[in-house]
Amino acid sequence: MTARWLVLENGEVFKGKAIGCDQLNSGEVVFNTSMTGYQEMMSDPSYCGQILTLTYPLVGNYGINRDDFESITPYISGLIVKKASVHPSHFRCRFTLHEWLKANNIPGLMGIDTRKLTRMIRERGTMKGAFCSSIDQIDEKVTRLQEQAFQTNQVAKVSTRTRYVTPASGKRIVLIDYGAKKGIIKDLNAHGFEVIVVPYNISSDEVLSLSPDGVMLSNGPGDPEDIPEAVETVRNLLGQVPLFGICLGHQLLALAGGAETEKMRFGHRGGNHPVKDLRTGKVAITSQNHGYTVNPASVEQTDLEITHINVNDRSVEGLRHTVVPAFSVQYHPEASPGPEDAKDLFIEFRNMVDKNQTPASKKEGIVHA
Ligand SMILES: NC(=O)CC[C@H](N)C(=O)O
Repeated sequence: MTARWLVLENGEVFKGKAIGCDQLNSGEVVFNTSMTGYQEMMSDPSYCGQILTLTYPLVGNYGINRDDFESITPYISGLIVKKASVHPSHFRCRFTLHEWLKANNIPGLMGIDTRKLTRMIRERGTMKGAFCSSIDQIDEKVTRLQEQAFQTNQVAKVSTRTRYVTPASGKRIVLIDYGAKKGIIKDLNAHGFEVIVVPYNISSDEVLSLSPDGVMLSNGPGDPEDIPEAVETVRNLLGQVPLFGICLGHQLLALAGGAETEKMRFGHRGGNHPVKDLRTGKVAITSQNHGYTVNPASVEQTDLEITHINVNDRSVEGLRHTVVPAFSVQYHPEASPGPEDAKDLFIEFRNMVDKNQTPASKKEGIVHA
């Protein structure tokens, strides 16, 4: 196997072995502590522009299957693992990790001390990093990393360009796709909703012309402040139709409601983040993947209310609008991968949609996707 290096902007270097394709990408190096679900993580569009480090030491042991992708195209800039399984074993397995990375033009690195890298990121915060194929390239790469900025405007890259429908016989949800995971669409369908998926830069008038009974604001990559046009759309939709935001969708609802967001030091990425519902005191173990958060002090002067907090660091994990039907969570009720403690939020959304009597919910409309 060929040698490959990971270089960080602070000059730290990790030597390992190359997996996946030969392209030497750079990106924001982040870590996820989930013990399983690597296929879903690698295909979650929210990681666009990031090099994903998995802290679980053995990755790829059940291979890659046809069913568990969160999007058709994967957007990670790279993958870092301690050990990549060469002989996966599972009845659904179609490819090895290496084969799939190569086929999708994703470079990977294996054989480094992922715990050391993770500790470094926890202390220093997420950093820019790049792969190198020779030790001679390192100094030049470090300089280049220091000069370059983190990637921006990833949503435009991952959002659908055309509208499409996933049918069901119940009420109609328009899902604004900022980089939506398939799991969210699947769960909406499972709750009986017909789902119309639309591009991120849709206007509120266009959304309302589809006669939605509710609007889902999806997850997605990057900084919510990169897409002011999306914030504007959400602001105009408030009070017109019930809203449910997940992750980036939650951050956009916060901005639309007048609160602020900020970058976290190293974010929350994993499958065991405890979240407390402040209304019931109940704690849910949740799946998370975010690097930005809502500033709690900024919520005070708005019509929003904090409904959930993270038990580990008390960061904002859920919001509700106190005047109009709208709520959001920073974590992933659809799991994919991860614990399913928070699945009831889809029922909460359905109840909200059923109770709501906005003009939009009374309109009938036929949609030609
Ligand atoms: N999963 C997401 O939607 C992530 C939201 C946002 N890009 C963040 O990193 O905070």
